[in-house]
Amino acid sequence: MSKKHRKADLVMRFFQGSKKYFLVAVLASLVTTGLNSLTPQIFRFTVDSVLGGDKYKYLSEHLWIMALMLVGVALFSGAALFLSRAYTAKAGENFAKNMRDALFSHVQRLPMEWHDRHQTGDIIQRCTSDVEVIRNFVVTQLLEVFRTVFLVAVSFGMMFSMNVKLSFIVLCFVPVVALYSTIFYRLIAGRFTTADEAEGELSTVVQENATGVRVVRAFGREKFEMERFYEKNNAFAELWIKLGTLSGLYWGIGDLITGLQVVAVIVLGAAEAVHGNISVGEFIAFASYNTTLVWPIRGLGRILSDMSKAGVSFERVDYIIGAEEEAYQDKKEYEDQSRDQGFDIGFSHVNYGYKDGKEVLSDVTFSIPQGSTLGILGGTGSGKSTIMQLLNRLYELKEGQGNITLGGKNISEIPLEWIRKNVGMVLQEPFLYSRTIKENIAASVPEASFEEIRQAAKIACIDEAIMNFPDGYDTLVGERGVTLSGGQRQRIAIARMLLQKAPIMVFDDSLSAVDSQTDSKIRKALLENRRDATVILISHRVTTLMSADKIMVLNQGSIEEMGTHQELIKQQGIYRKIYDIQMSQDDRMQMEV
Ligand SMILES: Nc1ncnc2c1ncn2[C@@H]1O[C@H](COP(=O)(O)OP(=O)(O)OP(=O)(O)O)[C@@H](O)[C@H]1O
Repeated sequence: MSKKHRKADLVMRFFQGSKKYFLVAVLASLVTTGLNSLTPQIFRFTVDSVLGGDKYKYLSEHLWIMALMLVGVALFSGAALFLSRAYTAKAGENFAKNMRDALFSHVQRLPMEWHDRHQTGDIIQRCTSDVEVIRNFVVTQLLEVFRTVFLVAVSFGMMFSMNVKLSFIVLCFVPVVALYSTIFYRLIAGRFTTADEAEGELSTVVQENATGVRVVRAFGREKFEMERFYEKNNAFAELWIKLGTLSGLYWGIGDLITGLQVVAVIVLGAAEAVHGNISVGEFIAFASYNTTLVWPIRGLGRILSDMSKAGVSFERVDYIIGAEEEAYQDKKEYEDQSRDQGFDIGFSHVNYGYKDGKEVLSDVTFSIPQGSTLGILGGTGSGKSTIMQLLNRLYELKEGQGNITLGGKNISEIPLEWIRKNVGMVLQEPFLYSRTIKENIAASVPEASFEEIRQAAKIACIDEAIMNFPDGYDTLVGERGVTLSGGQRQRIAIARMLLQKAPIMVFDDSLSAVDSQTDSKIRKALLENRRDATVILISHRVTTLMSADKIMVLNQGSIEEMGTHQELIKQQGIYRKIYDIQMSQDDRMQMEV
């Protein structure tokens, strides 16, 4: 589908459920415009009936008819205006709501690689400010486009019916104003894009500083961050000042052109009236149509500039909506086929590099039989987390990068939803929502009973700490609630994963912030409650891994050693070295007891 068609489709999608409201709003607005354009005619006949002798004798004796018509026009036009405003608001809000819903659900399904390439502040700005710009255009300006076209047509119809010469003079001004507005539209469109991008950068700085406030304070980077913000803020303000100056210029020159238009009509109209080519009533009505036309035509510039702003914002929204989502595969269908396949994991000749192309994993081949435990040891940046992110399909292997199997089936053929339900992960830096502890643990299984939630917390050795919080499991986490330690956050994340009861459980360095004793307590509880699950433990601590069925040692993306704890100790390789460094004499004695 071409870009143009896709955009038209998108507009229609956002208008879903509000097309009828918009239609009523347009019709009501046209009725108001039509009725209002009768008013100058009523004035015309009133004036001419007062000055015009016998021709309008009846009217001059019954001026109340004109008064009644004016009241009638005001009444009906007011009612239609009300309808048009109310229905535009309905249509506009519904449009914006559809847009926000579409953006939010789309962002949820965009691949990690996409998120890596985009700044959070910019995404937030596209989902809020840009939506607002479009909403404003739909609510205030879109209707204006229809109204202006109708008004110009009706007014010119009336003017031509009264005096052709004068009408041509007014008509001459229309292309001048239209051309002038178009040039302005082109000039300003690019600048709005730059201004929007600058706003995105500004939001990113604010967002980074709000989330990273501890780091900023701890490293005394306030001054640096303030300067960074001043710089971005100055650039942003300057862009808007330039835009303001440009707008000022537009309105100033526009005023001059329309002023000339009004003067031309008054001077030539007066001359026509003196020569008897137009009656006084017609002249007044003509001048009135001319003045009525001035603003919508002048406003054309504003509509166009708002349209350009909305167009730019729509491009930015479309940029997100147009990005390709993670592949959807039918989970239900897969579940039916895969019932007895089991959960053996296999990595075969996996080579992987992120977007920068640098190889992070090279020729990684290993297997984990269902129900066993694999420990992964490796220095920072050796690729441990990458292996797990590939298993969970947070990042996808491409052609020629090897393959990963689950239950003998290539994971690229397994629906993402199925994988993420069955591969439970506790990430290195767990994310907790600003909700209650209970809700945080139950995030993976919202229907879980309180007893189940508590049982998971007990295995993760966090139940006691939670019970000591003022509201127990109902304590809020985050800014408005309790501030948790790194170890507490990790254990809540472990409880969340345990509740998921996934057949594959991955702990990505998720015991790093708890002391060795708690680490060993959690592992013991885990072993007792693991069911038949396959467990993958990633850690820098040998003690965390030594009881695993198999331990894999990674070094700069390659498997350096693989075996049981005893086998690796005998090999006298990296594992043995790390073991020797980490285990003090006391620890060893304790382990041997
Ligand atoms: N999203 C990403 N985009 C680009 N490069 C990445 C990304 N994530 C990780 N890397 C790079 O890949 C390499 C391996 O990272 P990975 O997180 O897998 O290591 P790790 O062994 O888990 O390290 P650590 O123990 O410090 O967590 C690193 O060089 C890292 O900079």
